Amino acid sequence: MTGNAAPAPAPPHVIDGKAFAAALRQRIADAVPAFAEAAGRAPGLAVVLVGDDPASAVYVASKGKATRAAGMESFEHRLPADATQAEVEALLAQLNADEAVDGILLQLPLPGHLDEQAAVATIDPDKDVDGLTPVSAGRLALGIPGMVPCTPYGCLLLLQDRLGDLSGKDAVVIGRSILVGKPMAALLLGANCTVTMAHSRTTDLPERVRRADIVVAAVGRPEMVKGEWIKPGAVVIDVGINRLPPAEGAAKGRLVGDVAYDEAAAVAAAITPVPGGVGPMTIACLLRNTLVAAHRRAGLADPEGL
Ligand SMILES: Nc1nc(=O)c2c([nH]1)NC[C@@H]1CN(c3ccc(C(=O)N[C@@H](CCC(=O)O)C(=O)O)cc3)C=[N+]21
Repeated sequence: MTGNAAPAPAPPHVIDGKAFAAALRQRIADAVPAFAEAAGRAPGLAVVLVGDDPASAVYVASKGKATRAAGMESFEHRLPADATQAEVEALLAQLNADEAVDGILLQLPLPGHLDEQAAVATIDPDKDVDGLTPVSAGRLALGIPGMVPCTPYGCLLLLQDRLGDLSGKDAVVIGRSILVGKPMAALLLGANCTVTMAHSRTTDLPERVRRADIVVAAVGRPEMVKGEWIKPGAVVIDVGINRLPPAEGAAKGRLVGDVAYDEAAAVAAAITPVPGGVGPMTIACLLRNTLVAAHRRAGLADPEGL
């Protein structure tokens, strides 16, 4: 971008997650004063970072900034890389008991000596804004209200914005992670799609993708999904954020998704770019979940239009 010109609008087949997320964040910020008035306090989000992985530190900083920009309280907690399981769980217990904290996010991955699942399971499900506790996963599977993981929820919002009602659509989810693939499949099923969950042992992946109206790629393999796999007119959601090795003389490699973007964009009706697609939706949905958790904890009806 040069000069002071506004950024050019994205071409119509590009799903502008950054703009959609900015609008969602604005609606959240607009809803915060009414909550604060009714509850006598701002919604609060606690983020816990264990260790000093630089990429995680960057995400935590941007989450804190977005939280404050929405008029919410941000509580940032850091534990050293050699923290014990008991220390992590003691901090989570303290945040569970803290009335000012509506949402708790334990930044993943944790250092290898810690048991992630066990730590996550100690988070109060009512404060589980990441939707990762067994209770939240169970509620999602059963179709009862709860906290839905931020990235798949953001993908669902983008899909519904493009396609409206998703009933009867054929969807393929590539990747079966706890953070994205599994909850994504549950959300699409809840929206009445016919869902195929593909993974590393799936046979005939290109043929399965070729039948899909909706493709969600969340495998963490750079540009793995090829343009010739995509059915003309399909909607492609690329959850991957992969950094390629730097070119000769460059400090940093290019960011790419799990989809070969240029090829797929030539065939798809719509596609999310990387960056600027799903990533910004994740943070907006984290704020949305925090505001929803705050309302429920205060005995207020869910905020509308979020
Ligand atoms: N418990 C937990 N919950 C998470 O949700 C979680 C986590 N742990 N650990 C790390 C991953 C990563 N993550 C991202 C959030 C936003 C962008 C994002 O906004 N990306 C921008 C910028 C990309 C860039 O320039 O690096 C984009 O895609 O346009 C990316 C990645 C949340 N995570």
